[in-house]
Amino acid sequence: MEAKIEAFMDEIKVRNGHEPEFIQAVQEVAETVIPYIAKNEIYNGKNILLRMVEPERLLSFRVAWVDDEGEIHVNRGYRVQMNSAIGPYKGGLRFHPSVNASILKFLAFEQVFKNSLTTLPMGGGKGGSDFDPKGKSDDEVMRFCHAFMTELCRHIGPNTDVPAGDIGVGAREIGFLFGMYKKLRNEFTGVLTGKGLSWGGSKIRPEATGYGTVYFAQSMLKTQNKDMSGKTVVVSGSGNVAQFASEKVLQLGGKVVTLSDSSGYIHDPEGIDMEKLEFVMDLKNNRRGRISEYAEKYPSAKYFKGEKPWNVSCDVALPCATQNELDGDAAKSLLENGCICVAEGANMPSTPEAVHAFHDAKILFAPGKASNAGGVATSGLEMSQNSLRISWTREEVDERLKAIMEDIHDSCIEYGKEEDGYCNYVKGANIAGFVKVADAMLAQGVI
Ligand SMILES: NC(=O)C1=CN([C@@H]2O[C@H](COP(=O)(O)OP(=O)(O)OC[C@H]3O[C@@H](n4cnc5c(N)ncnc54)[C@H](O)[C@@H]3O)[C@@H](O)[C@H]2O)C=CC1
Ligand SMILES: O=C(O)CCC(=O)C(=O)O
Repeated sequence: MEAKIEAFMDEIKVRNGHEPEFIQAVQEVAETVIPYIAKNEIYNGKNILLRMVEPERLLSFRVAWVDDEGEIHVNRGYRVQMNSAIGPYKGGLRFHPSVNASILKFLAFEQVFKNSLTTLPMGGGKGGSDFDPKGKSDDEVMRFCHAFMTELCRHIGPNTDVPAGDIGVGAREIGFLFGMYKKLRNEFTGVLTGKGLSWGGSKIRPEATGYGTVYFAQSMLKTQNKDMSGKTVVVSGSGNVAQFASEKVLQLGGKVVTLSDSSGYIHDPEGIDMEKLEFVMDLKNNRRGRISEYAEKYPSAKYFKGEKPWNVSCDVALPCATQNELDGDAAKSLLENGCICVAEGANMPSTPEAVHAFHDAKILFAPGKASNAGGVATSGLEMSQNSLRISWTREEVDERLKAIMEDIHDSCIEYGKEEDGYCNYVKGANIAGFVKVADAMLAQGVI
């Protein structure tokens, strides 16, 4: 089996040699899915996984825009349309200087499995730009978003491809993007999710990724007759996912003691309560400041410049910032300090070494494609509401979100439980996600 996986990965590396994040994401899937294919006759000899790792379409385009001083800038825009076997392409847009084809292909590939797990009819895609919204005025962000959409609008549509937010793309950017799409296409449709409530958005969408991550962690803890109440929780990031994961932990009686951004982290041993979290939300969403300001405002907290929060002792860790932010040493430190549960809010935040360490220690570990699927699932619910031209209450959406997260947890148990009773959620999520997409691809023939 090892030789089979190696031969497959060799082929992937030849074709995608300069794309380390994409290769990392494919390797993790290959290790669990290739042995499953070997045992299941219907998938044999069909090169299904080889077809799944090749994007159906990869678009790259120039985005030229003018800053407040009148200077012209050029960025690169992308959309990776990875797989549409079970529904229109669906996945976020990321605006960050690190964005390149490798990062977007890894995200789009993960998205295919994640969207399949949600039980909703959504294919997988991802897009974005190397544009950095940090330090830009609202007008500059608007001009960039408008320029980006003048090209993207040709390739998306409510039944074709439905983008949403990701790092650097929140409510403000979705508004600017939607406005330009509507103007150019002369249609008001659910072409983007994460919209404002008065123009087609769904209640709970902003909260959904963070809330869903904590619902998933609750389901994992429940398998050991434990829950979030009284747990000390380390959270990384301080953006959309981190904020609402923290809020849900507080609502469930847990104590959040850290938050971070790309410059460092804050540790508040007294706990980040709702009032302090509201300060962070205003700091990050409106004033667009740095997390270090938290320690200036609250003397109970200390700021650690240039560091990550994984040395802080905790019961539960929720990495909610970005890919590969938690490496093997960080995992070791979490384990030594008593961590029993890790649920990824971000996409692929744990390196392969960290994942192996968690599995060797047999702690509860959920990969992002399972635990952070609540965001895109609620985007799917936004699409349904748009199609029906109705709007569900907060309670209705939250109930559906909870049910979907429980369903995903059940699927992971079904495909991931090992002989000794330990659940390998990585294996469970990969195989459960694969089966639905593979079956659809088989039914649709070689295209
Ligand atoms: N927004 C959503 O609905 C979903 C987001 N995700 C994932 O969650 C993660 C966070 O996304 P959002 O909260 O939406 O973005 P955001 O833009 O609201 O926040 C991103 C956070 O990550 C931090 N960050 C960015 N680069 C970093 C770095 N190099 N080192 C340390 N911190 C860094 C930022 O300071 C910020 O706190 C990403 O991995 C994203 O792909 C996953 C599923 C859905
Ligand atoms: O809501 C969506 O369509 C996208 C969410 C997303 O980008 C993700 O799940 O990583």
